[in-house]
Amino acid sequence: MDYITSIAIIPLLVGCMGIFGLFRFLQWIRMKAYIQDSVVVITGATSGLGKECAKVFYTAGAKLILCGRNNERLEELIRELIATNIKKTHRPHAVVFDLAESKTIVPAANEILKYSGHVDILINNAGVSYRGTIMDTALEVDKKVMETNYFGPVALTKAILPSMIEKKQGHIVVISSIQGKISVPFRSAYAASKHATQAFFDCLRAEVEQHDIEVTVISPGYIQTNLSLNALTADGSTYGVMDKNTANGRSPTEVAYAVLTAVGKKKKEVMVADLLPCLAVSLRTLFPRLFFYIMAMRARKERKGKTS
Ligand SMILES: NC(=O)C1=CN([C@@H]2O[C@H](COP(=O)(O)OP(=O)(O)OC[C@H]3O[C@@H](n4cnc5c(N)ncnc54)[C@H](OP(=O)(O)O)[C@@H]3O)[C@@H](O)[C@H]2O)C=CC1
Ligand SMILES: CCCCCCCCCCCCCCCC(=O)OCC(=O)COP(=O)(O)O
Repeated sequence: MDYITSIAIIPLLVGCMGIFGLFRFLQWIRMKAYIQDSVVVITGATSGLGKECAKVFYTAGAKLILCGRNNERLEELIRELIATNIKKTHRPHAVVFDLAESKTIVPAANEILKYSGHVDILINNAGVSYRGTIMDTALEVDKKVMETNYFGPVALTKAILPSMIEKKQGHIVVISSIQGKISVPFRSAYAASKHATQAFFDCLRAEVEQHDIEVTVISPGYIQTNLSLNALTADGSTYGVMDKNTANGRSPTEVAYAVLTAVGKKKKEVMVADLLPCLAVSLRTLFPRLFFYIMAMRARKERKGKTS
């Protein structure tokens, strides 16, 4: 590179970096303004990803409505958030209901709307996983997983949506999973509930675009939470094991920041996962036969591991 070229390239590079930095800064300001003072409802706030989302959205200045089944744990989280002494925040509010009990959802949505007047961002995070073979699993278990992960979020979304449409503003977020895009053996009920979730919220996105309502589907890979400990098994009992994949997953704080960023940037969907699960999603689309073969091998290996 001659002297003339280098003196022309250096200011160009510095200029590009400056423009990029300015762009990122403006994006950050816009994200902050979007979250600050917004009414944000988070389901499943008592543990794992929901609890970490509560922390990051609280720090970003949101007016939180935290939902869960256990009032004591929600109040404990609220005390924990208030104790962080962050400036310009709002006292979070707890709403207790069970997503698997369909009759509790409309009253809960009414309680939320009565308290806050409206909802800016609804984060459908709560969920339960499952371990078992299709042959051994009681239909009641399939239904319970579906009620919690699919019908519950659908009912809550439908109950909140009219108020968003009236305001011509709102953002609906759902925490799906990589298993909303690919199915792995011995997760039938869970993968089915997450595939249904992906489909429903993709339809919703298209239908509510006319009302300026955003829909974000987040598909994480493994996260270090209690998901496997709380998973249901074939007979409906709790699995109670911390799986290796879960223990080695991403930190829930990291994933909660990814949720905040996706919401702030109004992303339509994001996968928050390592390279292998992302490649597996592409493999399922591009080379389905190879993907099915790998899954069958995986099932065979896992079955062998259990019997030996
Ligand atoms: N951990 C992982 O590897 C991954 C998780 N996800 C998804 O992330 C979301 C959060 O799960 P995660 O934090 O990992 O797991 P946790 O088990 O730690 O948290 C699940 C949350 O959902 C709540 N919940 C479960 N059942 C119900 C119900 N019937 N009614 C109301 N709330 C309920 C739980 O409440 P309670 O305390 O009362 O049980 C808890 O707050 C789920 O949708 C999950 O599918 C997606 C990909 C990977
Ligand atoms: C071009 C080469 C591609 C090679 C692809 C090989 C396929 C490897 C299979 C990978 C499977 C990844 C599964 C990921 C599952 C996942 O991340 O699930 C997240 C969850 O929801 C976890 O819930 P769980 O209850 O199952 O712990």
